[in-house]
Amino acid sequence: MLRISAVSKTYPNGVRALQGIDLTIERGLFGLLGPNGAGKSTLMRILATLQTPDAGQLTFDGADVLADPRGHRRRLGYLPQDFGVYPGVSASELLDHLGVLKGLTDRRARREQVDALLQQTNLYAHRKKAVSGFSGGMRQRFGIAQALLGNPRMLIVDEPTAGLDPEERNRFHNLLSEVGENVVVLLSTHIVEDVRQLCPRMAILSGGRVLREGAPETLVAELKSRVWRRTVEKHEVAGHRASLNVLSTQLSGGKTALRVLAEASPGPGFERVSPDLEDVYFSALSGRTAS
Ligand SMILES: Nc1ncnc2c1ncn2[C@@H]1O[C@H](COP(=O)(O)OP(=O)(O)OP(=O)(O)O)[C@@H](O)[C@H]1O
Repeated sequence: MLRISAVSKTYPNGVRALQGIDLTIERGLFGLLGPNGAGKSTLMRILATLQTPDAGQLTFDGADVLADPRGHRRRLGYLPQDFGVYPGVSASELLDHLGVLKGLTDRRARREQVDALLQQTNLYAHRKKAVSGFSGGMRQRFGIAQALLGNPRMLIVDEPTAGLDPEERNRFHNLLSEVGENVVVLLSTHIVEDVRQLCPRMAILSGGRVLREGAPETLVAELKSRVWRRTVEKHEVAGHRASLNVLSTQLSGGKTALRVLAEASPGPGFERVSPDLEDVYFSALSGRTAS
């Protein structure tokens, strides 16, 4: 279990990227959802011991992460947002090399693990090809393979599905959820759908703070009976925005579908709809949370 207590980070330019983060994260997939600039990458880098917080504590399975970052790194796999690879080096060679860097000194055991990871990530048939020539989806799966070297107990993946086509994304999701059966997986993303499909637990982060936390279905249930929908002409949107808690707007056949948060019907033409995780996300971001 990962416990994050009162973690804060201010950059030298004065940006308060994290302001007192408290989270407890168990085995399985945990989704960290937030817009660009929310502080997700800062938190991921702190958890990967690549940055230190100004204040706060981190423990993983009872061990103090900040007091023993090297020990933590041995238990950790990390797929950063920008994952660079050496040009021209094959998947199998690169994974072997990264295994050496990870401290897997026994050559035979390392080879076995490299092969097993290439199988698990469906890259075995491509093991002799250069990773630099891989498609986006293959590269991300390779990223998971390298993150799993050394059998980590915690995996951090930072915005892994950005830029993947639907099929690659689906394949990547299946891989992540398989991995999540055994280890703590922290998935940082701004894609609500990723969290909805994969994560039994989640938190919404914005402005360096946790706005909401819990099981997606519980957070959705909190908005029950309070989300309303109406299709309006485009020129009417601004007026509705000024008078109602508009969660989101979506174009539909040239018109605009509004989703509004309200205790009772906001007016004629509105129908009550089932809330979804996007409603939770937008209501959290706009500060119009349940209560
Ligand atoms: N090295 C840095 N120096 C100064 N400010 C930084 C630095 N890194 C991040 N920031 C700022 O800290 C805030 C949080 O950034 P962070 O990258 O953690 O957010 P994020 O949620 O991961 O967003 P993104 O999805 O865009 O990466 C932003 O305002 C960002 O501009």
